Amino acid sequence: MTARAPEQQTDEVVIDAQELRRRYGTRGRTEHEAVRGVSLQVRRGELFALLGTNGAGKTSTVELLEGLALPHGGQVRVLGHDPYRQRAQVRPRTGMMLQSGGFPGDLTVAEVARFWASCTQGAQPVAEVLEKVRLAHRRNVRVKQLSGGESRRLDLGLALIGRPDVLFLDEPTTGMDPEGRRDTWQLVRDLRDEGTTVLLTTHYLEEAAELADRLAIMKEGRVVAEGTSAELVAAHPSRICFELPDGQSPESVPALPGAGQPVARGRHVTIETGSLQATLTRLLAWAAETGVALERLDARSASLEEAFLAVAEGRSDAPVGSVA
Ligand SMILES: Nc1ncnc2c1ncn2[C@@H]1O[C@H](COP(=O)(O)OP(=O)(O)OP(=O)(O)O)[C@@H](O)[C@H]1O
Repeated sequence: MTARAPEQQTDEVVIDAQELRRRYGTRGRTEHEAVRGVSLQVRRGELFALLGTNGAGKTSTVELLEGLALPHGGQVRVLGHDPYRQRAQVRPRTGMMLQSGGFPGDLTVAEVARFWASCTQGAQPVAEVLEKVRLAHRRNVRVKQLSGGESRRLDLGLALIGRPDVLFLDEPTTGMDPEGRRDTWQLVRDLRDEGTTVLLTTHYLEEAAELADRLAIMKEGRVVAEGTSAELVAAHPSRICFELPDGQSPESVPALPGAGQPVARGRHVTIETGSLQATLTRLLAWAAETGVALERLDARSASLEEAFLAVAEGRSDAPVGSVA
């Protein structure tokens, strides 16, 4: 997990969404409200991740932030402007990586990049961008012959071409191999460290934990948890597991500070605790005093995955923070 104090990050709110709503279908039973009052703020130079299960409303929300659709309720400002109605002010300063790029497959990588650069104000040299996304050696390959991961890298390169102040990345590493994913993470970190504000959606919790300064979890069209990765995880208990020797009763384990009741399944004992260090210290002291060997001892804090699953399954009162 990366913690950081970025020099480029400021208090200026660059993406400001208030009570956004979006409906699909307009009549009777076909109507579906995919975004139900989403508010979020992202500061300049911040990397914000939007998580959620399939259909939670991430893409629908990001499209509102990108100005690709008009909200049915609420308002959004990007760089101080309405991205839908004031597109001319916002679009040149934003980069978008959509879930599918949609370029004609018979064009080569370099042709697509040159075409996109020709439509973009202040475009970076195409060769530099292809180098950044590790596609320089594939410049003469037709787009339809690229692998899934290479296509995503091309989409990312196109999103970067205009040196955007704000970058929207919708599932940027889907289909990439582990090396491609790591390279992309580094590229995104570099951009953020140069002062680019990044909002990304992802299904990879490791990606969110690695990259995001703050994140929000969506469920059924709403933000149900928001904060740093550490804040979201802190709302969930740590876990200590071990096996007792044959003949040793789980009832012999003393009450431990900060911990709930031990749960025993045969010799295997699990203890959940809100104070991992204090609980573990007392447990180890008891084991030393009594000479009990705690086999297969394992102690760990909750992971972002556990926090996510608890929120997604409605088992959690996770924090919904704010930018203030
Ligand atoms: N064009 C559309 N017409 C009707 N319903 C739609 C449309 N696009 C999305 N939806 C519905 O809106 C809800 C939210 O979809 P959305 O794609 O925003 O979710 P998501 O969180 O991005 O999902 P995923 O992780 O699967 O990409 C879903 O129930 C989806 O079926």
